[in-house]
Amino acid sequence: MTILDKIVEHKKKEVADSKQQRSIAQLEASAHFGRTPYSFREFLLAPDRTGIIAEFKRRSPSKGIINADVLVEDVTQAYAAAGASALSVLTDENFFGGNKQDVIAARTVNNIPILRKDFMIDEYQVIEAKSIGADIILLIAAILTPAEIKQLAALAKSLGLNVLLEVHNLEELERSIDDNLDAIGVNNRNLADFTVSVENSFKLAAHIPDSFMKISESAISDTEIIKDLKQAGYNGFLIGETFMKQPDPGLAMKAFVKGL
Ligand SMILES: O=C(O)c1ccccc1NCC(=O)[C@H](O)[C@H](O)COP(=O)(O)O
Repeated sequence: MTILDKIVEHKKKEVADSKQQRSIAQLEASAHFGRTPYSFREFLLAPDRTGIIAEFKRRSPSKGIINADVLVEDVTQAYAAAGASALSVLTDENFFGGNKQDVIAARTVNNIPILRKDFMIDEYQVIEAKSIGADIILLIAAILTPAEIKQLAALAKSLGLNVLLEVHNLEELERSIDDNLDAIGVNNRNLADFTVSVENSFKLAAHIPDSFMKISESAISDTEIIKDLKQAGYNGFLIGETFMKQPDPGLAMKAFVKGL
């Protein structure tokens, strides 16, 4: 069983528990549910922003604890001030140490798009994402069928949410393309064995239709990589560990963007 299989198995139980705790009607009655989500495209392509989607990530299956000493409000506000185009906030508790309250907290103090970073397998989670104030959801091709991607993306769009599809190889990309996606993210991390290679983004760039925003995800550790990725057509750069492993992740991002 791969780590991804374990995450999905656990997620099924978690979603079943959440459904018991809060009905869809309760989610729809939440304060954030009625807000209009920010346009991911508008923020990502804004010339005065960096294209960086800065991630709040306490721990991960590949690295263990990354940073357990910082507050989500402080870090996400500092990311936004340093020029982040969007924020990514992990809501998976069991494997990443995140939670839904982190998105609610980040939403309260920020005015840029927030990606609810989780393993989406059920329509309930899409509605929940809207109810906690997220603007973007992530669909991971490796854990969803094309029909599931279509269904979850259509629901997200009907709620005004933006959709980021994550792929790791050409086969996932070709089988998962759907009109309701806004952006395609190429993960440089192989989720089966945790090896990383930014080459993966360069390899797949030309295969992503221009109608989608192109995002490179994971293992981005210096600004020269970003310059090369931009040349290859990428608009967005999802960065977690490079910032989060520093005692002050916001300050780390501020220093990093000076090199862009
Ligand atoms: O990061 C992991 O170890 C991981 C393991 C299993 C599934 C997903 C995982 N990561 C999720 C991500 O996509 C990254 O958090 C994100 O792309 C940022 O990556 P990085 O900049 O390398 O922290």
